[in-house]
Amino acid sequence: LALKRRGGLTKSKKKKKLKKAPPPAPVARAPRAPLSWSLSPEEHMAAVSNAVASAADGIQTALADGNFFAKESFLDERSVQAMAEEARRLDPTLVPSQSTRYEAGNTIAYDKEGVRSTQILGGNDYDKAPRLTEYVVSLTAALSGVAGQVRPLSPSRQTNKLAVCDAIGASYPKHIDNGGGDDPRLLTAILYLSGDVDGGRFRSYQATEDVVTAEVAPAPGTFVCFWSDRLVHDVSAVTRLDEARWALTVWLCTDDDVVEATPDEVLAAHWPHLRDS
Ligand SMILES: O=C(O)CCC(=O)C(=O)O
Ligand SMILES: [Fe+2]
Repeated sequence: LALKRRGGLTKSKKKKKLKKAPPPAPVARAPRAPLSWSLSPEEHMAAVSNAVASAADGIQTALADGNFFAKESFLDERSVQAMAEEARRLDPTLVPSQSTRYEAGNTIAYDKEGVRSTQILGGNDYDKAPRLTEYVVSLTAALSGVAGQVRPLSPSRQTNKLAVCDAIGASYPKHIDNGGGDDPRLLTAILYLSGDVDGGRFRSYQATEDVVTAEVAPAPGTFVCFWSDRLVHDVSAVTRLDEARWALTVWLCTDDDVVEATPDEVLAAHWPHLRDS
């Protein structure tokens, strides 16, 4: 917005000057336009819908089998770059991301080391992140149609998180996104936007054994989705950080507000101390 205003002011000043006496204009290099300006909302939203449509069979198969779906270069590179650029512009507004741990029967919230986040709200905030907002809306509409054939999903209800890991050692402890109850999140969809790291890998676990089943490197453009109330996962510690790791997670929601609680055998395998407390 600030850039637009500045551009606008410069233009009108030039016009006024030109009317009086045209000075010999020095050849100024045009400022590099943000990438998102070269990509229209329509093009971007179509790219998101098309990405989901192209992956529909794979997504449905993986979700029906209780697996996660992952695809590199899921979304058009121009879209990913425009989103990454907007994300980096929001960096100063991100706040420390919280996690919880269980100690002596109590849930304790703590700041995750090296992880900060914010939510893409749209509405009055649309101009702060237009391509990110359009992605969230378009992805929710398209993905709810595809994944909703396996378990019902709202076509528009979502919540989301734009997160950056920008410190060596940053990680996410093992968890299930939704432990059940009145949390309506049913499907987790993650798009990695930018980053150059070692570690920081998304890892899935067997439901009833403390065993890693697969890993995904957070390469820009890679997309992952899974049931929020079923998949046990974590993020391994970042061990090399040449460029911060940016991810946008969208959680698609149910309409009926009831999500299954984590089964006892899953708790027993991964968090035995939780059952005892
Ligand atoms: O960034 C990732 O790879 C996963 C993050 C995650 O598990 C979460 O935010 O719940
Ligand atoms: Fe998660």
